Amino acid sequence: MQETLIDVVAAAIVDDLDHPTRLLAARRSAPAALAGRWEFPGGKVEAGEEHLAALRRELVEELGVTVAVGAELPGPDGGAWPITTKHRMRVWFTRLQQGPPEPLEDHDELRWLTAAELDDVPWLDGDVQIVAALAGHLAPR
Ligand SMILES: Nc1nc2c([nH]c(=O)n2[C@H]2C[C@H](O)[C@@H](COP(=O)(O)OP(=O)(O)OP(=O)(O)O)O2)c(=O)[nH]1
Repeated sequence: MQETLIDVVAAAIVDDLDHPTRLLAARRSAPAALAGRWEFPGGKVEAGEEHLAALRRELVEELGVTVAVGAELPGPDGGAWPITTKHRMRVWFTRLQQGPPEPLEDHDELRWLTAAELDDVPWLDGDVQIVAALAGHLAPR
């Protein structure tokens, strides 16, 4: 039986939507199994919620920011990325509108990474494929 996957939305927050050179990565502080690993800020879509509304809600809750949303970084599953056996995630490029980003909830550190620095942090397993795809979109500095 095919189980329904839980929808997660996340932001690839970059310095400039037209000419991105840096990505904002966030280090998870919870749950214990994921703490210390790095990810794209975001979270689960709630029942009846639109994906981009969920993305904006999560970014306010987690980082205290509002964003301008750009193009989607489409994954192989109808646009979504298979990130765990239970979750699939859609990812949009965004840039900060009102900030500054702070690790308010679920994270304990934020870092801006250049293309050359993307592999410097231990990403969640499911994010490694996404980071690889994203690397091609970041211009060298
Ligand atoms: N937000 C986010 N979650 C990810 C990423 N990669 C990845 O495997 N995940 C997983 C971790 C979790 O199992 C799941 C998303 O859960 P979450 O804990 O971020 O969602 P949430 O904020 O809505 O959580 P909660 O309300 O249940 O506490 O997706 C990623 O880059 N960003």
